[in-house]
Amino acid sequence: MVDRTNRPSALKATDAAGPEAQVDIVGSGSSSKVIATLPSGESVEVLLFGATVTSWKSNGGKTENLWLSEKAALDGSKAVRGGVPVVFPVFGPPPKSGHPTSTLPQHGFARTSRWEFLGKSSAEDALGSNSVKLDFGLYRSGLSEDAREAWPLDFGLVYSVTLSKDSLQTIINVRNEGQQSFEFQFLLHTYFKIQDISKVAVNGLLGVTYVDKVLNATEHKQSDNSIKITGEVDRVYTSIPQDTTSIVEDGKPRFDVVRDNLQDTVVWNPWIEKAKSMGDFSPDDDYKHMICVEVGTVQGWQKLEKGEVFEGGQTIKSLL
Ligand SMILES: O=P(O)(O)OC[C@H]1O[C@H](O)[C@H](O)[C@@H](O)[C@@H]1O
Repeated sequence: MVDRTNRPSALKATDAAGPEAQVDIVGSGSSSKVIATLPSGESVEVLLFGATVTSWKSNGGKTENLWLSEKAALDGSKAVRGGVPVVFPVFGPPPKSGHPTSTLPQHGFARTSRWEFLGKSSAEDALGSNSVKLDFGLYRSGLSEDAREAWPLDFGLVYSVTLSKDSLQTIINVRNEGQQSFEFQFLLHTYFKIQDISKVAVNGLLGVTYVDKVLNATEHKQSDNSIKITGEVDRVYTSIPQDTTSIVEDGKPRFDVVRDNLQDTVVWNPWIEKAKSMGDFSPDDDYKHMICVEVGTVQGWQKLEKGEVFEGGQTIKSLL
C-alpha cells in the first residue's frame, strides 16, 4: 500500500536516467483527457469526466485492454459505457430510503463528476522499466449542485492511475473531511476487452458466496473454479479470500485482477437482450467482446469517522 494521506506527493521527476513518460492534456471542457505514454509505447487515457480510464494499451502500445462502446458518451453528457468508471459513494440503485445515498443516481456521482488533474509522478521499477502515476481529485466543491444537496457530506477523493509496462494500477483514497462520520461503497467497473466470450472463463472465485442479480438476487456458492459466460451474468461475489481473479481466454491467462484492500467483485455481461436495450452499448453484439470484472467494497458500507482515510483498488495485469 502507498501512503494513506489524502494528498498526492509533490510532483517529482524520476532520478533514473533515460526517457520519461510523456503526459499530455488534450481536449477542452468536459472532453478533456490526460494521455500518458511510456517510452516503450504503452499508454493510458483518462477522461477528466468521471476520472474514467477509457483506454489502456500494453504490449508496446499494440494491445488495447479495455472495451469502450462505440456509442460511449465522451463529452460529459452521461457516464461512460466502457473503460473503468469509478463507482462512489453507492453501488447500483441506492437503498430506497433512509440512507444518505438514497437520493443519488445509480452508482453514485463520481463517474459523472468532473475531476481535477492533480499531476503526475514518475518512477522506475526494480527491472528498470519506467512507470507513471497520474493523480485525480474530487472534492465536495467539485460536485454538481444536485449531488451536493443529495449527499451533504465533506469528502476528498484522490484517484491514482499508475501505468507500468504490463500493468495498470488504479487506487482510490477516500478521506472524511467533515465533522460527522459517513458511509460509502466503492467499485471499479472495469470493462475488459476480449476476443470471444465463448472462449472466456473467469477463474479464482471458487467457494465464494455470491448474489445472483439475474436470478432474483438469490444467494449461491461458487462451486466451479472456472466461470463460463453463456448468458446474462450479473453476480456480486463478496468477502473473497483470494487476492486475484483471472480472466482466461482460449485456455490461456489473459488478465489478472489483483484486489488491494477490497473484498468484493462483480462479474457482469449483459448478453444479447440487455446489450440491445442499452442505448449507449454499441455495436449490439459487442457483448461478445467484453466482460466486466469489477472489484470493490459493496457489501454493506465502509464507515469513515471525521479525518479518517480509506484506501483500496486494483492492479490489472495484461498477460498477452
Ligand atoms: O448501466 P450502468 O448503470 O452502467 O450499470 C451497469 C451494470 O453495473 C453493474 O455491473 C451491476 O451489477 C449491473 O446490475 C449493472 O447493470
